[in-house]
Amino acid sequence: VVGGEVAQPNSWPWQISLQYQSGSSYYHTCGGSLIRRGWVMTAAHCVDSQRTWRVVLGDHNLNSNEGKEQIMTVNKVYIHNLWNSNNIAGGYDIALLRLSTEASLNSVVQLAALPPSGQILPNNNPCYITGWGRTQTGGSLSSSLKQAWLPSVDHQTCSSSGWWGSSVKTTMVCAGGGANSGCQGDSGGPLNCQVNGQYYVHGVTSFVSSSGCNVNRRPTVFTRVSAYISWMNGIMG
Ligand SMILES: CC(C)C[C@H](NC(=O)[C@H](CCCC[NH3+])NC(=O)C(F)(F)F)C(=O)Nc1ccc(C(C)C)cc1
Repeated sequence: VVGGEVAQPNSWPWQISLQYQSGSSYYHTCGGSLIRRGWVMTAAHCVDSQRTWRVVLGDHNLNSNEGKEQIMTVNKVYIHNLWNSNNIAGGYDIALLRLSTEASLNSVVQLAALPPSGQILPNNNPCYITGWGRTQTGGSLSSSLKQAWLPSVDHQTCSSSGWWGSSVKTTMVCAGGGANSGCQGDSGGPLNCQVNGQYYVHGVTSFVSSSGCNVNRRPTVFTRVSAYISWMNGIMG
């Protein structure tokens, strides 16, 4: 996350860290959201390589053991069948992870609330992006979870010339476009948007400009969660 601030610990209790094994260590690579006790929603581009994954719930500082973390291995990865790793602009950048054990819900581990199927946010809806991703273009990951104010940008604006043009589809959500943005390592994490006083996960962090994370008029682009509710229900049962 570029801009914003370190979040109040565990104030986004559905945020997870997706990590891959290398040697005897695990490394943060993406974010995700806990949507059922045994299921995590993330981005397809995070998991389209053959790796050993694990999910950490209830974390704040990735580099210290605060004793509230729950670490789960991943039983199965379900990537949207229409995802094309050579065409992130095509959309379908969404995947579900079946966890090996069900999470224990408590004050630091909670389920994300998902929007109703088909719901479209108005322009400038209050939203926050959260993640442990880079804090500057080309910078390093954040050790502590960050949040940044990132109001939604409607499709008409986001897909106009000078903005993202036709790279953005109606199955995506745009947010930001100024000094704040997502960045590498935030992929797969939530765009948390306030609707009627409650936060819902409306986006799965998908891409930023290849010329940098916080580029003016290149809002961070998210998979629109409300477009995939029936796909997810079909898989989770
Ligand atoms: C060094 C970074 C900044 C490069 C930048 N990376 C990204 O945007 C990666 C997703 C890349 C998946 C590639 N398999 N996502 C992120 O960094 C995220 F913002 F989500 F955290 C990118 O490739 N962006 C990109 C690439 C192609 C397009 C076409 C749609 C024009 C748009 C953006």
